[in-house]
Amino acid sequence: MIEGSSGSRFMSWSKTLNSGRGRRTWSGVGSLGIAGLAVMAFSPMWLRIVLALAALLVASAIAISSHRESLRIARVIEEKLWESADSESLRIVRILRAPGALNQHLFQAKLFHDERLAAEATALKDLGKWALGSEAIERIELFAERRRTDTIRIGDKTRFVPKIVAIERSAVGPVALFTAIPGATENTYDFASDVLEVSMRVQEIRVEQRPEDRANGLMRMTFVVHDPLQAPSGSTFFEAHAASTPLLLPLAITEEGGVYSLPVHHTLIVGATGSGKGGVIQSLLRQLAPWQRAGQVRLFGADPKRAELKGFEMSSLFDLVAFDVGTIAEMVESLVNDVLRPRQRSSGRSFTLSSENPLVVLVIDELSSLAQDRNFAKSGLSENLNLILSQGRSDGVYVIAASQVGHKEVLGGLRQHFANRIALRVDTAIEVDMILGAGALACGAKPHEIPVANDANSYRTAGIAYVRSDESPRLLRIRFPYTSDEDIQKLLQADPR
Ligand SMILES: Nc1ncnc2c1ncn2[C@@H]1O[C@H](COP(=O)(O)OP(=O)(O)OP(=O)(O)O)[C@@H](O)[C@H]1O
Repeated sequence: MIEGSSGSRFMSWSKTLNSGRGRRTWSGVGSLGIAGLAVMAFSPMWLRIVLALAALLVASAIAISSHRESLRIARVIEEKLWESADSESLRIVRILRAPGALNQHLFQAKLFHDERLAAEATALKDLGKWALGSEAIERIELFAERRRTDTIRIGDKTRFVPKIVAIERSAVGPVALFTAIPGATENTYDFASDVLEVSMRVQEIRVEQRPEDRANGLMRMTFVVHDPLQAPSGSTFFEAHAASTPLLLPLAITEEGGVYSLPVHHTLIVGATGSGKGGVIQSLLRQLAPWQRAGQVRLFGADPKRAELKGFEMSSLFDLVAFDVGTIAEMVESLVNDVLRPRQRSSGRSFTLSSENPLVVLVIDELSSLAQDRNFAKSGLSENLNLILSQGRSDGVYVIAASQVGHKEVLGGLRQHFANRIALRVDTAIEVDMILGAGALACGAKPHEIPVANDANSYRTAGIAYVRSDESPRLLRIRFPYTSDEDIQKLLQADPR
């Protein structure tokens, strides 16, 4: 944290500057000026000219020396700042030196007479100024002032400036915690982050307000400088993180270096072709398999394209895997009549997991293709699926569905029931909020910007996803482990039918 270690030093330098030598110099200059004016009033013209030239020379000398003095002070501050900062903080100091981008922002603000943009630009400029040696004097004054208040006066206007409260490390790069402009949301900084991203040559800038920050009026700006999401191998990951309950499945790594566990609820996985949906389904099955063998989970599969679940026909991991829409419709209807309804009649209480009352999970690959089938509504599938989605949760009947698209037109009202939403690479920005929920794009979810994974880049970006759950609305960027063909074969052959 920079401020904690260097803040008091800034204050004491500020005091030095505002008192002592500085003030004495200026009061000396003032007295000299008055005396000079008095002499000039009673002198002949030639002497007045000589005196005026001499005064000009003295004033220039003073200006030059005070400029040198400010540069010297700037250097000292810079050195002190750098001494007290760790390497991550130094990065941010460098990053904040982006006057080009900030000026551009200011220029736009002026051009469009946009007050909000102007306030934002000032705020950002100040962020940069904080680390700019060449504006040391102003910076010290601002800094000193900011310690008392979050506003500064420029001319006759009061401006709100962000106070950098702390600079923290994160696995992806430095994070600046700063006081937010009153009423600001993550969107307020959209434009600025886009501009800054380019000019600072960082991979990404994320602005986020966590619930704990909101209470303190803080925002955090993360400067993503490296991506820690290297895909772990499936076998290593799942050996190290076996699920200790079927209700919470460790499935992926987070960019903070942790493990992401999916709370089992209705789950929607959306990703364009080749984004890694198959890997996510395999990972889920891997974690659920031991619980299925222990009788705590029953699995049903629907795979209209005969893709990810095809091999499981020959495995007893699933009670049933159906492929054509007619059979899928019958299977889902019987889930409603034989599982959901009886549970609703008998329980009345909330669902408790047991061998008599196992978790029932319907895995659907290619939900979009199912929903677009002309028999989707006619066969009763649409209605029964909606029933499970809207009522199954309290009775332990869940749907985990993968889809290539997340458009409303395709998934219709089904989308709203999914408590967990996972977005792998998608084709369009418009899908982001549709999949992850309102405001996800503004909060920095960029599944549409994940580069296509292919042979040429060794599938470096397959399995990267953003996830959001109703239980924990914080948006996470995660990466699923790599599931090899051998892993899939092992799973397929482990439970022959
Ligand atoms: N987490 C991962 N790490 C590395 N490679 C991965 C990962 N997940 C998937 N891949 C690789 O990316 C490729 C595409 O993955 P996958 O088939 O799961 O995508 P998909 O979204 O299901 O595609 P489609 O919709 O076309 O079936 C595969 O070669 C797979 O091995």
